[in-house]
Amino acid sequence: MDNTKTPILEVNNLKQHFEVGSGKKKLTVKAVDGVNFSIYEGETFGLVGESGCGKTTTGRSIINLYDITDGEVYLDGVKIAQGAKTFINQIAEVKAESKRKIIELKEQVSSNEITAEEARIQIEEIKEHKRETISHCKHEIKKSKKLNNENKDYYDRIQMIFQDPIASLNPRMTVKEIIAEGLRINGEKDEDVITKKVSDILKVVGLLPEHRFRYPHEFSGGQRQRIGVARALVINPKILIADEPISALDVSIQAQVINLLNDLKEKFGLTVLFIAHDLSVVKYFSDRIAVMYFGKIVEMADADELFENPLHPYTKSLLSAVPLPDPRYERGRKRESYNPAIHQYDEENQPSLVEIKPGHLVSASPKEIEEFKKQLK
Ligand SMILES: Nc1ncnc2c1ncn2[C@@H]1O[C@H](COP(=O)(O)OP(=O)(O)OP(=O)(O)O)[C@@H](O)[C@H]1O
Repeated sequence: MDNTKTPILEVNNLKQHFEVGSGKKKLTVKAVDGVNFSIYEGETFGLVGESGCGKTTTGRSIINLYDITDGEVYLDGVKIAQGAKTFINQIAEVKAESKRKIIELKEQVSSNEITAEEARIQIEEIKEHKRETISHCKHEIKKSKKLNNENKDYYDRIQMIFQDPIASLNPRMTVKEIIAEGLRINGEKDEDVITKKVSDILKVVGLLPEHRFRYPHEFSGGQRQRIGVARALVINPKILIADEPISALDVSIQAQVINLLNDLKEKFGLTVLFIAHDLSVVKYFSDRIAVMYFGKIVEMADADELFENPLHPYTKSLLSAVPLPDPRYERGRKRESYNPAIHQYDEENQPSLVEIKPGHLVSASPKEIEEFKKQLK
């Protein structure tokens, strides 16, 4: 992958925390907790991890379904979302720091270390710094909220297809109305144009123009997913986020939907973020793969590299679950379980995502970096 290009999508330190419960039972679920990745034009980027690791929340945060807690999202180099948490924290920090420094200065005056005049000048500077920081942070917090509304055009360029084609299609709307919704939101009023676009896109996804009069329940699971794909593509997005698009489908239908997505990717020059819990699904479909565990990316590499040189024990555990079409291998295949305690992380030995070789990143503590380097083939 040519990393000198500008990424089409850049996700920077993305955090999405949810407050759940109330009172003493209130707790913060860190569904996504500091995720970084870039996707380049025309690339298919696989995001993999077990249920609950935050894959869906990552996708939903990118398409602006939530106000992100922290971090930034860039589309074609333009910031389309930013979280306010850093700025909220900065305000609290600057307030606490000013208070602490002023108390310190007053103590120095009492003990005659500095004069009252010297203290007054320094206190004035501290207060000025506090005012400036708070004003900047308040501006950024306002901008975070505004960005989400301002960038509607950008969000049209990213569309998502969902895991469950039954739940994601309104049962009371005809196929035409479902697919036309995005066109209407974008201001298209001409019924003939709408009908033509809906009919054309139905053909593109392998359905028939006359299917537009029907309701979702009249279709099979695979066909419903095709309707979901048509709805996403009708407004010409550049990026498609496919959130486990085949996991709710019969095995016999899965390959058809994967092939359809592959064809459409070529035809429309799409960039795809493909979310799945199963590495075998993304293997043949992705250029690069990121493995996610509990809200963080633990390994990221070209698809072939990840399969040849998996380093993180969690990636290895996911790989051990991938079946191979070799009966001898299958008879001996053992599912490796992952126990996060094996890392023995402590205060001095904390992990971060490091580039262990060009394009191959792994979450590793300083001790693990050496071990992983030895393991590399
Ligand atoms: N709106 C929400 N409010 C509170 N917690 C949430 C919310 N959405 C997701 N979560 C929690 O965040 C974590 C990540 O969920 P997410 O759906 O992103 O995971 P996932 O990897 O996509 O799982 P799956 O494969 O089952 O869809 C889970 O613990 C989930 O319960």
